[in-house]
Amino acid sequence: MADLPGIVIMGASGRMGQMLIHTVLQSDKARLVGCVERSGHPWIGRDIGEAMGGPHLGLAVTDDAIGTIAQARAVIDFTTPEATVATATLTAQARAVHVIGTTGFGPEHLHKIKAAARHAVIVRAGNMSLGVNLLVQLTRKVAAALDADFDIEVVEAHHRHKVDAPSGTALMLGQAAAEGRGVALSEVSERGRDGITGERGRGAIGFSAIRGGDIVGEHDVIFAGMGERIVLRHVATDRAIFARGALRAALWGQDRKPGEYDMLDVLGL
Ligand SMILES: NC(=O)C1=CN([C@@H]2O[C@H](COP(=O)(O)OP(=O)(O)OC[C@H]3O[C@@H](n4cnc5c(N)ncnc54)[C@H](OP(=O)(O)O)[C@@H]3O)[C@@H](O)[C@H]2O)C=CC1
Ligand SMILES: O=C(O)C1=N[C@H](C(=O)O)C[C@H](O)C1
Repeated sequence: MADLPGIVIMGASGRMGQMLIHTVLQSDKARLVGCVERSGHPWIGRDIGEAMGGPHLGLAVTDDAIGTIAQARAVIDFTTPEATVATATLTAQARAVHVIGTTGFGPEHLHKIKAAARHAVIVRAGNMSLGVNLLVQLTRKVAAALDADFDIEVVEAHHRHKVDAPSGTALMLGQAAAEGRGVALSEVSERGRDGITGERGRGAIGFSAIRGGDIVGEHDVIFAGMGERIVLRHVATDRAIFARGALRAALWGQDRKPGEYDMLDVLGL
């Protein structure tokens, strides 16, 4: 047991944080060595099992990210862009694998993550599920097979608490579609249509976001032509799919060379 890779979960009280803790506890390939929350969080100092409404586990939630990460072989991080960038510096110093599920990054965050990946293994993906990563590859293939007579639209739906749009997954799918078509996403992306928008641009890749209730995550890539339409769809009904992927990434990352990887690398897709 003691020689299993020790995993630290950042954002331990979050929707994904709690799911990740359950996933690591159930695994016979890894052990939970730390649960980190932001300073001032009401869970700090509490036993993580009891805080989650279950039995005592003998592991207290801490805001000591430096001390906790120093004991870890991998850190799984589904938090916020700012928190993730700060953690990337610590994981690079500790030479721990950093699995990043956080979404909503701007270019300035991505630049810092890239710098950290010079020293440590980082696996970053806007979606850690097997199904979505397969959908990414299918999207690339279909986009490569069709020309701009087929309009590409990415439609996503998430729960009411989600703070970023388009979702990280929608951006992955849009990126794959752009690559399949041999264009730069930044040049063809159409977002946030409202009012008199004018006609859709030929070759545009459009994004739309729905927010409501407890929707875990749904993504459609629509290829709309004249007289026919192809729809590639993924529906997530359980956050466990993301947690399982993240743990798989943490284990895969052990003994790899420093660099920034994604779930396609992990899954060999
Ligand atoms: N890649 C993937 O497969 C998936 C990605 N995600 C992404 O993961 C992220 C989190 O989602 P979700 O769990 O729903 O969000 P939550 O808001 O439920 O969880 C985020 C947690 O991070 C905590 N946090 C904030 N700052 C820090 C810090 N400095 N140190 C430690 N913890 C901190 C928050 O605490 P507090 O609330 O007190 O601020 C909160 O508990 C989002 O970006 C989401 O898009 C989600 C699902 C799948
Ligand atoms: O915030 C979420 O919940 C999710 N976020 C990820 C995203 O932005 O795509 C992955 C998943 O869809 C759930």
